[in-house]
Amino acid sequence: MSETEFHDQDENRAAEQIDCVHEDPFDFDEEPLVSLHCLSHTYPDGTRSVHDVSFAVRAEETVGLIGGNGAGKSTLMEHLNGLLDVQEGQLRIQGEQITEDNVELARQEVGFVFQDADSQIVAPTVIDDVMFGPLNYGAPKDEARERAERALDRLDALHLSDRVPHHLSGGEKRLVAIAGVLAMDPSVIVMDEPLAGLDPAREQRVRSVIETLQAEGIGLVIASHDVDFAGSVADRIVVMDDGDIVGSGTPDAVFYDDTLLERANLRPPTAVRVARRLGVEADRPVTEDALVDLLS
Ligand SMILES: Nc1ncnc2c1ncn2[C@@H]1O[C@H](COP(=O)(O)OP(=O)(O)OP(=O)(O)O)[C@@H](O)[C@H]1O
Repeated sequence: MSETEFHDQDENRAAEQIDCVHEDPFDFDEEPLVSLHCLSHTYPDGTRSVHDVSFAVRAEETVGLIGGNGAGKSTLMEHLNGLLDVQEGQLRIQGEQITEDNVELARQEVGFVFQDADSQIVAPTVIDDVMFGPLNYGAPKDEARERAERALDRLDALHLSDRVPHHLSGGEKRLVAIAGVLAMDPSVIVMDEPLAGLDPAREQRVRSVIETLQAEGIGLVIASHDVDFAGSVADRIVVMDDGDIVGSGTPDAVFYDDTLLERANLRPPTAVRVARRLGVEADRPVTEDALVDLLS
């Protein structure tokens, strides 16, 4: 199917969804870093998990991907770096269509941080684990070590280098998983529930890592059930339900759209609910800080 036909489909779909916020993800001047058109994905057991999805990430933007259990967030994200093949549709990275011949481009340019950090651990020590990606892509050992040390240092985690990854705390494992991705120098990083299971201090650590990555201009896709977190970190929110993207837009547009949130079985962030109770929703605060600024 041609790009134009895909765009026509987007337009048709947008027309069906006039009750919800819905940006065309391709209606921007610049070429996205990553774009995915996925007409459907069916798992081997016959479960059809996403259908007719168009998704894009642009340079320097953070996309918050939200939706209830089984909405299709992980399936969509696993397409972005070629973990799952696009069965019907296409994945483009920096304008280049990904096929089985160049899927390595997707793996290098789009890093994936899994919710379960244990599933990403492959080596007996942290430094070996973080070096694994660069070595696997042909970097000489010295360069791989240098990249791994630099990545751990950026996360203030260099002191973990000689530790056994499986013995680390959940928060430390997540930092190591992020370091493994950073060592590959990707232009986009996809994170599945990056705060899940973390105590407040580790949560703050990962939040500040995300801010660092944003400041460095890395494109981010962050899936989370935590709408407060998604609203505080994302430039754009994409809402999924039952394998479809059912709406997208800026956090204030999405989180004040009750029809959209109800459809996806989501509640608005705390700041939105409090702003409504206080009668100050006209200014559309989405975060605690925005609400406090409004009231002070
Ligand atoms: N390996 C698999 N085999 C069969 N079905 C699967 C597989 N992985 C996911 N699914 C199904 O695909 C659908 C979408 O699942 P997915 O994990 O993408 O949703 P999600 O939005 O990430 O959910 P959650 O928030 O619960 O993690 C669900 O119906 C799920 O049961």
